[in-house]
Amino acid sequence: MEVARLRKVSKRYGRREVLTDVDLHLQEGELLALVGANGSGKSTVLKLMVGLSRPTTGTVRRTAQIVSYVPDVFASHDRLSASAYLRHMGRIRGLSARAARQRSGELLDRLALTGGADTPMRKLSKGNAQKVALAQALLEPPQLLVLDEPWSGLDTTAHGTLRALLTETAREGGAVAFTEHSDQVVKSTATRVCEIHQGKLIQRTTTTPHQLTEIELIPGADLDWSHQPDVLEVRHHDAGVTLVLPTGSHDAALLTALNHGWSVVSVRQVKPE
Ligand SMILES: Nc1ncnc2c1ncn2[C@@H]1O[C@H](COP(=O)(O)OP(=O)(O)OP(=O)(O)O)[C@@H](O)[C@H]1O
Repeated sequence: MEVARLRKVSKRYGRREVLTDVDLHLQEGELLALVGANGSGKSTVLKLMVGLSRPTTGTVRRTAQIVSYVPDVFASHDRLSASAYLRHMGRIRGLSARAARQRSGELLDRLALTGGADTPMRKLSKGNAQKVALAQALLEPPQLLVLDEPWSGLDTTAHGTLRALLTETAREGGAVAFTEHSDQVVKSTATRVCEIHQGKLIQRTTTTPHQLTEIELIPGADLDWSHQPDVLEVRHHDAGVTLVLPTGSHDAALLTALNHGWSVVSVRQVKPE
């Protein structure tokens, strides 16, 4: 079922037309990635989709009742702690105090909030504030979940968790739309990709997210995997490190590991979630 539709939407800021005749629909269970150059109008499409901005011409129709939006920057000057803020947002969304506490605790654990759920939010780093914004959006399963560059600022450990949370939302019947600059992240998450170019929306073919491979390694020489090409996720554990990469890109990572004296414990394909 369709949850949102933009029909012949144009958007002007002053004299400048940013979007021209954009037609876009979003279905339950979809993970739509919007890509395009800086300033091409991706955030504008997301804001139109959730009703934070109005089209200059054309129409936006939304049938989703539960809509969540995660902006690109979640600057909180709040004295409230993350846990108090999430409980409060949960109550606004109609959850009982107990359910709100339980769900927000679960989400913050999964996203591995560091810096303390009980510290005032204004003291949280950008990445941790982003985790609180994501938890807020997922307090109740959204029917439409819209996220503006949600991976930016997140540590590589949280990358995989975010991908899993978005996939779960889609599997439960929600529609997800997000913007992202990394081609690898788009390929490993989206089921459909649209590009905005010179104000026009170009539909790309439907894709299935790339197969992923996990490599478990025992450390050798000093190496920061989060800066290696194609590495989507780095998980540190007592015995070593687990990397997640798109299948096909993992040979280069294995070579880098061996060249740096790391030992390979296992290489396995991640089962589709
Ligand atoms: N409120 C506004 N008033 C005036 N111009 C705006 C406003 N919001 C966005 N713009 C302009 O519209 C264009 C598209 O902006 P938008 O933020 O949608 O792009 P984007 O594709 O999300 O960019 P990025 O990848 O850098 O986040 C830009 O030129 C921007 O300067």
